[in-house]
Amino acid sequence: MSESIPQTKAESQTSSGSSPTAKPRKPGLFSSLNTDLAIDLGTVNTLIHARDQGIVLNEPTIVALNPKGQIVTVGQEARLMHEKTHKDLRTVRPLKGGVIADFDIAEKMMREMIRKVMKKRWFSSVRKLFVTVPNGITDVERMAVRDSAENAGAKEVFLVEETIAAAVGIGLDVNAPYGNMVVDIGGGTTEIAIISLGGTVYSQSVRLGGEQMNEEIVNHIRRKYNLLIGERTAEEIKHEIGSAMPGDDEREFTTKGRNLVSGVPKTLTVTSADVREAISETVNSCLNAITKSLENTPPELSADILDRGIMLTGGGALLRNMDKLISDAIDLPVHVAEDPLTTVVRGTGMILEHHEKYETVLM
Ligand SMILES: Nc1ncnc2c1ncn2[C@@H]1O[C@H](COP(=O)(O)OP(=O)(O)OP(=O)(O)O)[C@@H](O)[C@H]1O
Repeated sequence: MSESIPQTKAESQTSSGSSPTAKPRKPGLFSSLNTDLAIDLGTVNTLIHARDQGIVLNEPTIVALNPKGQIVTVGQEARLMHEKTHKDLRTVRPLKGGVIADFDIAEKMMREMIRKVMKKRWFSSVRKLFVTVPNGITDVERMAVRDSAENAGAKEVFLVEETIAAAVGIGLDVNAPYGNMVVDIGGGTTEIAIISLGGTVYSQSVRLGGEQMNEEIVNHIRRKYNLLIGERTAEEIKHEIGSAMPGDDEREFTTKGRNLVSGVPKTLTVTSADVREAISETVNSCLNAITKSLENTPPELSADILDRGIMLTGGGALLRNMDKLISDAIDLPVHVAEDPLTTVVRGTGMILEHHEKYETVLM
């Protein structure tokens, strides 16, 4: 077993195919007609990889609609409007907990994002569309994703489990006869999988992630300081000063909100300890899910995981000291993937580019 574990924070990137640092290749003569796309349709972020070009779109999963339900804009522009709209404009996030919550809007959003990519690149149609889905998805939810993708204009749709895509994106050999454990902490779900021989041996999916942490921060600041802040502010606080456990880098953040007693705008300074207290429930739930997955791992694969450690990815992997918290709790090495926000789309892109090699991992 000589395969090393590539693409952790500490190691340089070694994989072939599409990498986040690789420059997109120029479209060839015939790529101006059809193309194949891979889409990581996440609760918070949607990323698209185009064949031979790498990542061509990376935008928040959100839509702004007019009163007739027509799309005004999608992605970053819609995100800037969120929580600041008037009666003739509303923003909607069509995914919740990793799955499509509003079928119609998700489809419109996907169509608009694909259109953006196609227009910029002179593609005329999508031949194959590879879409990632969470492990814990039900048959009905799976059909909803497939239908949305077909209605968004794809001729052929392939579904890929998020954790398998993440493993490929990290550079793990998913077809090898040893166990790899991947933990993907996203915006709406935390996905854990033990992968061996091109398949998922055990998986667990909890519908908790970064979005839940944001909500917990809003609630905590309201309860403790009588200050009402918005979801975007809570997310900014989490990114700037959040951590899963105390470390050398304790920080403070001065925020603004509405005082619930006086009703007027106020400023408040919150600390990393405040954020830890707020998000502890979600962090502990993720930790419990990891422990449970280890308890359910067949012994031979447990031995592999002991040697190789756990790969942590998804935006939640960027929460400071999250890797250390997990590693201390389970006494195993935890490696944070290189650029954890793009591992899933990079992996799906590699599955698209080398379809035959990854035939068995498609759902
Ligand atoms: N530096 C950071 N610290 C803490 N959390 C972060 C950081 N950067 C991003 N995140 C969080 O990561 C989450 C988004 O991660 P990601 O893009 O992997 O999720 P997603 O794919 O959209 O969701 P899902 O896979 O659950 O459908 C957001 O909740 C965001 O707040």
